[in-house]
Amino acid sequence: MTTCSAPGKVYLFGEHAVVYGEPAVPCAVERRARVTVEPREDGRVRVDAADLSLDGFTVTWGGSIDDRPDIDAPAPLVEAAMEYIEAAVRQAREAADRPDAGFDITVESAIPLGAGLGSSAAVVVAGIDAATRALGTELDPEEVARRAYEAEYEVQEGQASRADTFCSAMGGAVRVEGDDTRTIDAPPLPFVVGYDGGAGDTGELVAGVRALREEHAFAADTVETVGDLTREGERLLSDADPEREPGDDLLADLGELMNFNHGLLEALGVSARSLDAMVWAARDAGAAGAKLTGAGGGGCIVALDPTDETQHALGYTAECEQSFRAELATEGVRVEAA
Ligand SMILES: Nc1ncnc2c1ncn2[C@@H]1O[C@H](COP(=O)(O)OP(=O)(O)OP(=O)(O)O)[C@@H](O)[C@H]1O
Ligand SMILES: C[C@@](O)(CCO)CC(=O)[O-]
Ligand SMILES: [Mg+2]
Repeated sequence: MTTCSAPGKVYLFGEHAVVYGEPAVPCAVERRARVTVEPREDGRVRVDAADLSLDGFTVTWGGSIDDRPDIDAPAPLVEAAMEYIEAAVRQAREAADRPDAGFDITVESAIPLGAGLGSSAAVVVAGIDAATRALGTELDPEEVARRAYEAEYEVQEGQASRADTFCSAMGGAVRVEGDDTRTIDAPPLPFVVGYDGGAGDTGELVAGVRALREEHAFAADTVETVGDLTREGERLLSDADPEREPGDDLLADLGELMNFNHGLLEALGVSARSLDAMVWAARDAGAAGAKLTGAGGGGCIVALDPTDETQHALGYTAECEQSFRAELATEGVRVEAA
């Protein structure tokens, strides 16, 4: 039996624009998905995702990955959930050169679904690492990231960047620009997350931005401007001492860029009333800056605030269901038990 975990992430800068080749800086945060895998002899796959936002489900399906699972639980969500696990299983079988391997898989995750914190990437990254190790094959985290990207790309029908999966596999702050993926040194940033209890449809939101960009030159310019502010943010981070808590000046400069980034995402049509309300609650509480994170449409915002004020204010904001401090996860995918 092998258990691996991988962190979720917040975007400091650059979601959506990263899909069109602009740079983005996601940061892994200490909320993890844990996947436990036990190989089975009969080639079948059994998935137990007890704490998925639905009531939890268990499905078993046949040795051939082409067999659809036989279940009668709420179809669309379970169907969607199975797609990521199936894609991870496919990658693990290929990496270990064991096309007929079967598995018992248990997913436990503290990352809300579809909320911009990268639950899909964390589940796929932890799943690939655990399943390959359970078969006696050890992949390095870069290879796990590469395979996890292939899995996300497949499930999201080509609408995926390498950002979420690379960040989850490597941990810490990373920068992704097209196929160029690297880890960067960043100081421990005081992230606060606000969650509206909802979710956005990543595919639909990405398609909306794509359409706007094709229709209007100014929308294409907006996407490029997100790239410009991300590069500016990277310069700020590279000048900072990664060993020290960031000072007020650095937080103010990063926060200003986050605010700008949120405004541009709003212009691109991917914010929501609840996300804007949480962003403003954070700013009013004295956060250095705040923006939506991930695909948008609903889900989470991220703010920078070393004090408790933002989390406290979000706690009293009607649109916010949950707020929490999210520490930078310096470790990416890791083995929890083997
Ligand atoms: N605990 C879990 N168990 C099984 N599948 C999960 C779990 N958590 C997430 N998933 C899968 O990930 C999907 C959500 O991925 P999606 O990309 O829409 O959102 P996200 O990754 O949470 O947010 P974003 O991509 O905007 O950061 C779920 O529909 C499900 O398929
Ligand atoms: C919206 C997007 O940029 C981030 C979703 O977390 C999509 C992607 O990069 O795959
Ligand atoms: Mg995702």
